[in-house]
Amino acid sequence: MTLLGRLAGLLRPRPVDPMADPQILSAIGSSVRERLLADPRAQERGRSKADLFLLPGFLAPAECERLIATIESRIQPSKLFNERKVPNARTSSTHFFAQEAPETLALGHKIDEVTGIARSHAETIQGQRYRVGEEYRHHRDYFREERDHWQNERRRGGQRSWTAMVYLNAVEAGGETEFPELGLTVRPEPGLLIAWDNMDRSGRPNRNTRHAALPVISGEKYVITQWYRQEEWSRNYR
Ligand SMILES: O=C(O)CCC(=O)C(=O)O
Ligand SMILES: [Fe+2]
Repeated sequence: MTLLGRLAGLLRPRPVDPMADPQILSAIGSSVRERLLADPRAQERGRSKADLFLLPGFLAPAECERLIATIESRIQPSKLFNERKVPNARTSSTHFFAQEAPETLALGHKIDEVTGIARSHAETIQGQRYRVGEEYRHHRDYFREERDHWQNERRRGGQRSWTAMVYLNAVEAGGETEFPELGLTVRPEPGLLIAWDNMDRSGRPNRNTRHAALPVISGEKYVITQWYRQEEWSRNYR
């Protein structure tokens, strides 16, 4: 797009895209928040700037070990939606869990019990491995409607609402997840779940959810990530 075209686009009020509908996203946000507030395991850490919770001991150590073995069984360099714009933003490796495998279904079900969101809204669960020096630089998990990839993602379930992530091991040094706007740095520990709403209370992208996986300094780091969509997720474009 030309610079002038882009400027004109910025000045024109953007119609609400039904695949990023603030009303629906706000309703998802509050139902998950209510559920977490009622969960005795959940600790609120968003400081009124975001809805973010920690659930220590969500997975048992043995479950974490099993998931690490699965991640190791088939792993490839991580890819980003906008790889050409930010080369090397993410330098980890990724495992895509086999969706119909009993282990994956059990894990998905367990995460859904925390969020209360239907499995049909969940993307494929991913496992990430970071080795020494590997990281995922500051970013936000939601999609920006002005980016090219939105035209694909809006046809695969639309905007991302909540992110749930589980740390599978302790890292000798480094590898924390940092949320600068929330003054929060989370140190990986086996079985710790973190969940946050990428939208604000009005159902619009919450800039305060900016976060990074800091570089691993010593050891390795394994996490699983689960993103939920506003609508039902589909691997193929609709
Ligand atoms: O690994 C982490 O600590 C964060 C990962 C992350 O931000 C992501 O996968 O979107
Ligand atoms: Fe992220």
